[in-house]
Amino acid sequence: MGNTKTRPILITGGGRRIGLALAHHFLSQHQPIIVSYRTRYPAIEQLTAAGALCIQADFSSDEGVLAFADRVKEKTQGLRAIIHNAGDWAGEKSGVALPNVLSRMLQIHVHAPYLLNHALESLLRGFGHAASDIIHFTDYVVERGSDKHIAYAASKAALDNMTRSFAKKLAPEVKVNAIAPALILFNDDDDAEYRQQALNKSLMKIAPGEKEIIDLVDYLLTSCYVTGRTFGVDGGRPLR
Ligand SMILES: NC(=O)C1=CN([C@@H]2O[C@H](COP(=O)(O)OP(=O)(O)OC[C@H]3O[C@@H](n4cnc5c(N)ncnc54)[C@H](OP(=O)(O)O)[C@@H]3O)[C@@H](O)[C@H]2O)C=CC1
Ligand SMILES: Nc1nc2c(c(=O)[nH]1)N=C([C@H](O)[C@@H](O)CO)CN2
Repeated sequence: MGNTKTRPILITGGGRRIGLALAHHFLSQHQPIIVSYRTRYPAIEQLTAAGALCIQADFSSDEGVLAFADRVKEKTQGLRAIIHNAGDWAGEKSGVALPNVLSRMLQIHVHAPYLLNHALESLLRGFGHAASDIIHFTDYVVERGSDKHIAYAASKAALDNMTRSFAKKLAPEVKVNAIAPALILFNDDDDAEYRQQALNKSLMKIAPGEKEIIDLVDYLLTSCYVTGRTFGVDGGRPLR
């Protein structure tokens, strides 16, 4: 599996919520991390103080994605893993131009992982069998579609497909897998009615929080065999 403690794990969108929880988790294990952030939340100062290398990056353009990749290559000779956490949940709403929604969803969920995986491939190779990982964060809606987040679901479906393509391209040195969550965390502006409706959509009827994702990430990083697969973290929602 290679020496997993010296090579940093790269987490995109590590300034809040799931990405931030992952960052703190790895820091607590004395696992070096590199975090991309767009907005400089106070949490970024805390991560920096705790030893994380935090790099500002806006993935809304290919130039921004590639500039970030260059910064990463300046800072490290190798990566233990890339966790493509950065994402944007935009729906088709009246008054929002459809071309903008579609391009924004494709940019963050397809352009950014596609370009970063290619640009950083050399940092993942050369450390032995199954020594490195890529993890894509997709979504349960890849399976079923979404009538209110059509572009979002399509972009996550493309990311899901790239999981298998990159698994074929990078094996056996690099494993590539996807995590497809349904409701994990509410947003602060979710009202009580939305929250109840959302909870009722799954069998387990909870919003489990970041640990559900962290535990699966840990499993995937320890495997020497699992690649090209998508893991639903969805509370049985497909069975409702
Ligand atoms: N939370 C949930 O219940 C679910 C989450 N997921 C997926 O899990 C992942 C994490 O979810 P969650 O923590 O809720 O995500 P959030 O929406 O809370 O945070 C997403 C992160 O991505 C960053 N980001 C978004 N767009 C860009 C961009 N153009 N350039 C750079 N960074 C960007 C954000 O930066 P900034 O803060 O500066 O905007 C933010 O740090 C996402 O991929 C999401 O799609 C899937 C299903 C359910
Ligand atoms: N980038 C984000 N993607 C998603 C979020 C989010 O908050 N940020 N939230 C969801 C919902 O929880 C959805 O799964 C509820 O059915 C989906 N994606």
